[in-house]
Amino acid sequence: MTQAVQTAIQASAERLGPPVYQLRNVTRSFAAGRIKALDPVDLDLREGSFSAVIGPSGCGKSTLLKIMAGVTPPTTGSVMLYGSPVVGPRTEIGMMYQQATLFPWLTTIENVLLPIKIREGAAAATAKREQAQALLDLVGLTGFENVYPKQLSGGMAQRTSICRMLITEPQVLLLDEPFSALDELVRDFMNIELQRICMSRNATALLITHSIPEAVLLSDTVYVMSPRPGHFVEAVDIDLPRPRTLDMMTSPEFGEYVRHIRNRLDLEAASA
Ligand SMILES: Nc1ncnc2c1ncn2[C@@H]1O[C@H](COP(=O)(O)OP(=O)(O)OP(=O)(O)O)[C@@H](O)[C@H]1O
Repeated sequence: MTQAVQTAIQASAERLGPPVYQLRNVTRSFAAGRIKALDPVDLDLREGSFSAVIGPSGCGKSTLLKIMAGVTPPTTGSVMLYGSPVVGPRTEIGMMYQQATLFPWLTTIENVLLPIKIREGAAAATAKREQAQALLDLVGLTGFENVYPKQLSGGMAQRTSICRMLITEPQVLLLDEPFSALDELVRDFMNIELQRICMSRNATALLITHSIPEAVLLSDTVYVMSPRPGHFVEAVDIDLPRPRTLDMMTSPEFGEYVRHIRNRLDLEAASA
């Protein structure tokens, strides 16, 4: 990592709240070391911050997220969450993937309540039913609580999986391209919803995305990754006011951030 990148990461870490995640020298290899997925990665996420990681396909973004979630161990380096090492899944973390993985034999609201049922039992899940209903109302699924996943559109299923993530009240959201399968209008709506939820809960979020505008719209900092083995080549602070609105996407400043990140990605691809 260059000195400039290190300074930028440090500066963005200092702007916001207390530390949530601290990654130091995190690497990951596969196939007995023959596939190097991640080069040393350092990352500090502060409370209430929204960050995005963007980079070419196969550069190690999902691997990084899985390491942070405690699903995959790093080959070297350390991952600290709220000051203690991540050695497995943690209750503070909510994760969301590209495809909504709802259980077909459970209704919408039962799918939302499933993590509570697993963790705390059926009575606790019943006690949270009103809260689950409120979350479904929030994402526009009023009236769909008792239907089965096959009766939901892709966007509705993804909204259900957001509710399922939020019902556990995670302080940290790790999001692996959660809206990439949705059409653009629904995706824009979901992104604005996501911002509102994060701001209202002071949640700390890290989003993996292939969309530069989406990264700029949502983030305080966008981390640009090199091709595999991935490492951060630039941390771009997005100095736009909050709450962000879709209208801002047409502003010259927004366009400038998008251009800058695109150029940086092109440069990395050309030198790979
Ligand atoms: N379990 C595994 N075994 C072997 N190689 C793996 C494994 N998981 C990931 N890889 C390799 O590590 C590299 C990084 O994969 P990863 O899924 O993290 O990339 P990504 O940036 O998320 O890609 P995309 O943007 O296409 O989703 C890839 O070359 C991939 O083939």
